[in-house]
Amino acid sequence: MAVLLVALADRKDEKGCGEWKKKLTNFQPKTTFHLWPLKKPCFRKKLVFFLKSRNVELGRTPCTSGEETGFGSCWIEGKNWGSSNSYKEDLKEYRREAFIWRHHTREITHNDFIWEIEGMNHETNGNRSHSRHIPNLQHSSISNDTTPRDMTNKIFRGMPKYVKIVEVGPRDGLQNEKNLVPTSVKIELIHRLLSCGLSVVEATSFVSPKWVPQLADAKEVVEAVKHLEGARLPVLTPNLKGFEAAIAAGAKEIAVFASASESFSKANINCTIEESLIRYRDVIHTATKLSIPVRGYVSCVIGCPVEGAVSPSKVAYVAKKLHDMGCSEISLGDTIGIGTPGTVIPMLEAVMEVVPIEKLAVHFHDTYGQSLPNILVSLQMGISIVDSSVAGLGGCPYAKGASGNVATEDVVYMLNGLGIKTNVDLTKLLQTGEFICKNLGRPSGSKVAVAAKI
Ligand SMILES: CC(C)(COP(=O)([O-])OP(=O)([O-])OC[C@H]1O[C@@H](n2cnc3c(N)ncnc32)[C@H](O)[C@@H]1OP(=O)([O-])[O-])[C@@H](O)C(=O)NCCC(=O)NCCSC(=O)C[C@@](C)(O)CC(=O)[O-]
Repeated sequence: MAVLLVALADRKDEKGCGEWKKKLTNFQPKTTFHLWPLKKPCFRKKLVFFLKSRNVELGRTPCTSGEETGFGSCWIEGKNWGSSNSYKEDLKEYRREAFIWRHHTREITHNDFIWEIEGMNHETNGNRSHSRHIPNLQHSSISNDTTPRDMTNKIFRGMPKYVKIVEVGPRDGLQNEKNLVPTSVKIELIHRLLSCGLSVVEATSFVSPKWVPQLADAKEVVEAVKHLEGARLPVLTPNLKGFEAAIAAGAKEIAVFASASESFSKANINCTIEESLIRYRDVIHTATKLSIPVRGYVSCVIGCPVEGAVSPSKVAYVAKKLHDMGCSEISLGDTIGIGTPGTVIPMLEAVMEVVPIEKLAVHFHDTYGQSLPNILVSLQMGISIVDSSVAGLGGCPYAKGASGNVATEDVVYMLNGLGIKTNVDLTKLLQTGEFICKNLGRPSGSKVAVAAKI
């Protein structure tokens, strides 16, 4: 595997840079590394912060230059970078990979590069006055730029440093597919998603095959992936029958799904909200006895395809019931994707009054293209768990007009830009999206995936 080593040095110390280059080459002959002379310590800090925000591990170099350069030398490992040994070539290659919106190359100047690591994605001549300096967020105490920093602090205060992404592609993403997806493709998809660094991948549903024929192979899927090390692979169970089948197949985590809309509850699980809560009490009770964690979904948290607007108090009521019954996490689903920050905020406020914020997840469908702003305000309100689906696959067969989930690629891209960790490798994720889209014979619903291909 190619390893990237980055040595950060002062521009004035050209000789030292050469020394490091030689030592690093000797240390690991097949290593690709980039040597960026960065003059000012604050630039180095920004670069280091930027790289850390892209899930790159930083550590001391295996060699010592004998010279202290602020951040000194850092080595960065675990990315599949280019193999050139030329600084300029490598820098170009790095830029192509790190800033995937860029498809042209030009002569790179020191200022341009710094400008870009501050989160800007447009051409610039070094005029910094419009920048929000997002990567400076965590370093506000060392910056002297008061105006942008104050604004940044106001907007981003309270945002989490790490967001857990719950990948729902194999379940929510595929359940609405008309043509049956081969079981082997579903299994391969789960493997690939896990290898991207996603810690939770919702694998399938143990629902009636008459209601959701696409997931009739739930048993085979779970049996094939249950032994995967360190993987969290919850499955949906609508009743005790489903729960028992899931556990027999080897599932170690489950999810139950209620609705905040009476009409949707009937359409989706053929019972009223109260009846569903009685069913789930039994399921959760049995699961708790077996130490099986249970996630609780609340659907239609903003609106219902039949009833229209759903009141925040109704959502809070169902969320609290599920939480009180023992659900360890409550996912709030805008099933038909009609929410905007204007409706999401009051809904979250109501739920946050009755369920601890650290147990709340948001689950947006992108019907009106509002998912990312909705996620952003959710993060600003302190939410740190986000559901999404690779390639934006998804939709509920019993919610007319429900389109795909927000694409995981787009969520990761935004979080990377905000400097929020996810531990997800975006490049691998894009490849995984390509894999499943090829198998489904359709283009990706991820804007990032489309842009990366142009
Ligand atoms: C809940 C039921 C089963 C009630 O369905 P029902 O017809 O009322 O149930 P029933 O008890 O009368 O049973 C009918 C048949 O289904 C069988 N059955 C009964 N239970 C199971 C089971 N667990 N697994 C397998 N088979 C089952 C049962 O054995 C029987 O078989 P038959 O005797 O006719 O041969 C049905 O309505 C159902 O499966 N619904 C699930 C629909 C679904 O999966 N919808 C998509 C979920 S997405 C969602 O809710 C939103 C979410 C979570 O993604 C968040 C968001 O996006 O906002």
